[in-house]
Amino acid sequence: MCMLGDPSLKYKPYTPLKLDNRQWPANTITKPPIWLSTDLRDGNQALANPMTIEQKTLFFRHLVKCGFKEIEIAYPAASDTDFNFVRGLIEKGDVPDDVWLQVLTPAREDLIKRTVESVAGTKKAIIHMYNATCPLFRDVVFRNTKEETIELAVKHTKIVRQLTDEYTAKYGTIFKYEYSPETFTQTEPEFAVEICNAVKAAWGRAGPGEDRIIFNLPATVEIAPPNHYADQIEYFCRNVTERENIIVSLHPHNDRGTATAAAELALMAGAQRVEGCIFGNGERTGNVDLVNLALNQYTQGIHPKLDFSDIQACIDIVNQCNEMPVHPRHPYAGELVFTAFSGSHQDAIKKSFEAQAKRHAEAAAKGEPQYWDMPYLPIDPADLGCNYEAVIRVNSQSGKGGIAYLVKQHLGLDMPRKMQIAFYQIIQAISDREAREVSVEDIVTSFRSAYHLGGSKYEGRLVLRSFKVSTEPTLEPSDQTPYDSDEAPDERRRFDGTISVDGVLRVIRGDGNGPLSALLDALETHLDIHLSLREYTEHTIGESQNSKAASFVELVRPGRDPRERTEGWWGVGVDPDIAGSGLRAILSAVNNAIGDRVLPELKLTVGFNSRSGQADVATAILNSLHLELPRRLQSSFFEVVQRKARETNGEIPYDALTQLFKTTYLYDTRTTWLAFKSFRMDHVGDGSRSSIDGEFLFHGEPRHVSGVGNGPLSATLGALHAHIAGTLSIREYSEHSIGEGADVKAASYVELVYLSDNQKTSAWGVDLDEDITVAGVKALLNAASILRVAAKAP
Ligand SMILES: CC(=O)SCCNC(=O)CCNC(=O)[C@H](O)C(C)(C)COP(=O)(O)OP(=O)(O)OC[C@H]1O[C@@H](n2cnc3c(N)ncnc32)[C@H](O)[C@@H]1OP(=O)(O)O
Ligand SMILES: CC(C)C(=O)C(=O)O
Repeated sequence: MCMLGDPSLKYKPYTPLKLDNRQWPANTITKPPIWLSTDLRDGNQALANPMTIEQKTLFFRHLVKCGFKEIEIAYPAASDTDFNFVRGLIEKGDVPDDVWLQVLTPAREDLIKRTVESVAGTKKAIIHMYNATCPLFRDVVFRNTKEETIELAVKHTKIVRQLTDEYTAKYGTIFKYEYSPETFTQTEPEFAVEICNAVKAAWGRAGPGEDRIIFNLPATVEIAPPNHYADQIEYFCRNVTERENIIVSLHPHNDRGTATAAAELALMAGAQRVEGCIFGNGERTGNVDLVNLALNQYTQGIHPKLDFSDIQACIDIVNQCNEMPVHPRHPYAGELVFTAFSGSHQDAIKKSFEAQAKRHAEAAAKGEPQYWDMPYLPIDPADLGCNYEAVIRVNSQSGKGGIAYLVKQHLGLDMPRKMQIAFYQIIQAISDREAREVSVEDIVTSFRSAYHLGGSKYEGRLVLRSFKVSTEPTLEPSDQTPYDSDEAPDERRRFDGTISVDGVLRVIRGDGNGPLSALLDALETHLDIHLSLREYTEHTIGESQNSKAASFVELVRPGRDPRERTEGWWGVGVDPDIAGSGLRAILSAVNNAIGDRVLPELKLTVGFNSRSGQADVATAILNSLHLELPRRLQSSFFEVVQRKARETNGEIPYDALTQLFKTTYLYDTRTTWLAFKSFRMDHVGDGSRSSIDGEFLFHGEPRHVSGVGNGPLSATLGALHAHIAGTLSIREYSEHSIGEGADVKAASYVELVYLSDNQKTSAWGVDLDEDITVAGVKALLNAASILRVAAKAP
């Protein structure tokens, strides 16, 4: 066993300080300290691969950008890299006027000389000298008495003073002096005071303001709880002489993981300055994390005078220079620190975002501050340049609230509570089955597929193509659905629409108290789908003219008490029009309810008491063949349909209807009584007349035909007249295009009147072709074929 049963036999506890009437616990921090970044020195010396000059330069510029005014840039006596880096910054003019360059040296004359030499010519420099002062170092490392330790510090302070005076005289540099009794926290408190007083005297020019000497009191190794450090700092501040001529600086390391707390308590105890590193790099467990400290102040409403508005840029630069990642749970900067996976956290965050939006709107209206008050998020990620993307992530520990939050964020849809539960079960099943985090993409895709939302990829079996909702007078009172409840009682709605059912367009009609119940009625009538509405809610998405309506419905089997806990099916619809969104939501839920169930063949009812009229038949042809029948053809075909429907109790299936149209008008039929094999149509005369010359097939027999007329159709009639008995004339002709671009075709409608043997008959012919003239000729020949015009003997 490695760990001892009794660790007191190996480790001594710290000795608490006898500090009477300690003040710091009652103090609060009200302003930021002076910050010193030692990333390029203490941070750098702790790296396996110390930074190159390029990395140091990049880091230095970033620190300046963040607002640091004091930066310890090197231990110049340590290496040529460090020395040259300092020289480079100064010689290239990379140091802003308001930034102090700090350099560290031990109390050794040769190294001090080299250190001061490194900053020659800069405007402002802090020479930082250290020697360890605690008993262990005195006894073991230096083998010095207390007096000799003081003498070492005093002697070398004087050397620093002499050299800096010379450099000021030569280059005009303003110097500050910083002295660190290294291992301060393990040094007897009265000895630390004694040596600092002696150093101050040796420096000889500590004064107020800019002349203050900096006493940096490092927790070189963190060996006690943070309150002990605060006690030590308060003791030092109380007992050091000329306190007003001193800046008390902290330099906490993080061996016990409490460097941040130690720094905060020590600031309460009177310190004015903090040395540390970005994200807490540094020897062993690191120096105190300056981002952590600064943002702790920020979240107390104190601006730290450091700017981490782009925390990701900071992370990237620190990664690049230190070649070390930031831990995902690192305060303020880790990848996961604004993320909640667990259901109850997500629920609270979602509710609080909604409540906060309202609170902020009210505060803004009153001109009051919009306070951040968010469970589990002590800082607004947006202040650090982050978005809310990662705030909620979903795994098996997540709940409906978090999932609903993501759906709202990414699709703008605010699901009703019961629907949240239904959708949660879908996501929970994925995360349980696959034992992994469910990404936002997974959630959005699952939502789209579950509710058939978001284009053809997610369509269900039933899709709304077009609709019209009209108002009908009420015939009799009927039950009200929730959506319809506040509608005028004396009006009913009629739904007329085209829906695609398993890819085939169908026209359906239904009546109800409102659009939704009218659609449900239509589905019941035409598709045998019996469902009723249990819940309906809607909201708008977006603002201004581009806003859309989102509707959510839950359908249940009818005939049950809607409050019963029976199975229900949810649906969602989004449409610029509120009625459209509700209707789409109904179809979305219907798709879920019908599953794979085989739907009955769709039929139009066209007999006595028919529900479908001439317009329905015309719409059915429009939907199936894209033909916009002229009005007279509509009524003509309606009669044909009615006659046919008599054979089938007034009902006619859609497919049969389309087939009936094709055979009646020889539409798209290859073998007709009269057809053409080939022809050529030309303009003649002044170009206003047409001539045709070609080969027509009469009962399959080719004959040469030619004729002239006012247009292509009359030229065709002229050509026919030479071969038939009786006369043909055109009563009506119309045409329109179908499709777009290269796929466009022309549809032609020709009604011919045939006079033969004093008998007058008429018929419509319909056809289509890429060429409009050909379409017209085909339609004409179809009509002539239907009329069975009599051919003369050749
Ligand atoms: C807590 C801190 O972070 S302090 C900063 C520590 N940072 C560094 O050490 C990084 C840069 N250091 C270096 O490059 C080298 O250590 C150098 C160039 C400074 C010195 O190198 P060397 O001359 O080879 O000595 P070495 O590294 O072995 O240092 C130990 C010597 O310095 C002495 N020493 C240590 N600290 C100090 C000090 N603050 N003042 C005076 N002498 C000191 C030791 O007593 C020892 O002396 P000795 O050789 O007579 O026994
Ligand atoms: C040089 C001193 C301040 C130091 O780095 C430490 O004690 O950790």
